[in-house]
Amino acid sequence: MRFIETSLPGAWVIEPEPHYDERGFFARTWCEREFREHGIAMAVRQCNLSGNRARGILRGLHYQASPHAEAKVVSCLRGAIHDVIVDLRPDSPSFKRHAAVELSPGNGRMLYVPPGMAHGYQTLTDDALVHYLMSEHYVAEAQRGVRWDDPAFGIEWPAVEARIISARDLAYPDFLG
Ligand SMILES: Cc1cn([C@H]2C[C@H](O)[C@@H](COP(=O)(O)OP(=O)(O)O[C@H]3O[C@H](C)C(=O)[C@H](O)[C@H]3O)O2)c(=O)[nH]c1=O
Repeated sequence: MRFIETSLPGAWVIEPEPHYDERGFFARTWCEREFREHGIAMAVRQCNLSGNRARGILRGLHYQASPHAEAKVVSCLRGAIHDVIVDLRPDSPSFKRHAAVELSPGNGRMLYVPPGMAHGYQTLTDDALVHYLMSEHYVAEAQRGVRWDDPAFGIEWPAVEARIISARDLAYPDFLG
């Protein structure tokens, strides 16, 4: 796998290196040792799938509060998403800055989101299927979020005729951190 650090220290784009033959391909998508060699100490405790029926669905931006802060490895198994992370680590040189990457089976990219960053995405196609490796167990009471259009972050999302956003995600207050 190839590791490319994003503009946010500690967040990485990871590109599998497929082995092709006449049948198709085989690619490694997770390796504790290779991640550790890039300074990413992560155990995988849960995996999730998120199915999105339409283009323009925007989920997030979410994170779990301490002591349940989690790392994620996000990939798109069908369709395509515009994936966004926001650095909410107060001591980080990239505090409140964001990074975006398109994930799709076409580019095979994965995004490593370290603890302390909020994560969200907007689907670019119908039927986008998103997979997550999670470093911590889901704790409903620790769920937190920031709003997709919060002026503190200035995130520019892909233009779309209509966005589908949950009431909860629309209701997050302005970030005052
Ligand atoms: C996240 C999660 C949710 N759930 C249950 C809770 C709800 O009954 C249902 C849907 O959850 P939610 O509306 O929080 O799903 P999303 O809005 O897609 O949230 C996710 O979207 C953003 C983009 C993320 O990065 C997180 O992985 C995650 O927060 O699944 C679970 O049982 N386990 C889980 O780990």
